[in-house]
Amino acid sequence: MRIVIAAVGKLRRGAELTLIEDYLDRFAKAGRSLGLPKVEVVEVEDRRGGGMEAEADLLSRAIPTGALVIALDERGDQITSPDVTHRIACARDGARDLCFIIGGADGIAPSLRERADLRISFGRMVWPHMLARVMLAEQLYRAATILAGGPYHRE
Ligand SMILES: C[S@@+](CC[C@H](N)C(=O)[O-])C[C@H]1O[C@@H](n2cnc3c(N)ncnc32)[C@H](O)[C@@H]1O
Repeated sequence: MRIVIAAVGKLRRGAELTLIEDYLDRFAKAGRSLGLPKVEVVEVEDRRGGGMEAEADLLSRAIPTGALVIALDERGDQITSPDVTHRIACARDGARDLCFIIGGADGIAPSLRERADLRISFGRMVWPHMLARVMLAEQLYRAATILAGGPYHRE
């Protein structure tokens, strides 16, 4: 199984990258005994001004064949942390790759959004893509702690 975050934009050193690395590192440590792989981050950038469609093309190339594709989108479903955890566990148990997609300033092109198996929202407000990436990394770590039965997640 692979877990990929395919995201538009290259993060420079700074607070967001520090947080993402920290959460993904914690996920890797917690996930080791749970049969979860390290998360791979694939950053894409269209330097030719091709807009969302060009970005969608680059993002599509980062999606492993047959992966369950989850697009992050403010118009998507608002699901719970245990729900995300369940989907990650199902993918793991079915030996299926997982790919999370995060768009750029204009969002994810409708063609790719529709292709996703699931669209999830962190609320109806729009967040900068790098903060969406931080929140996703935290949710992955949270999911690992839920699967491990740890005290981090409380309802
Ligand atoms: C600046 S936002 C783009 C907003 C753009 N107006 C749109 O139509 O999607 C950049 C990316 O961050 C992620 N994002 C931002 N807000 C989000 C939210 N509330 N829930 C889930 N993902 C979000 C999405 O992947 C989005 O494509």
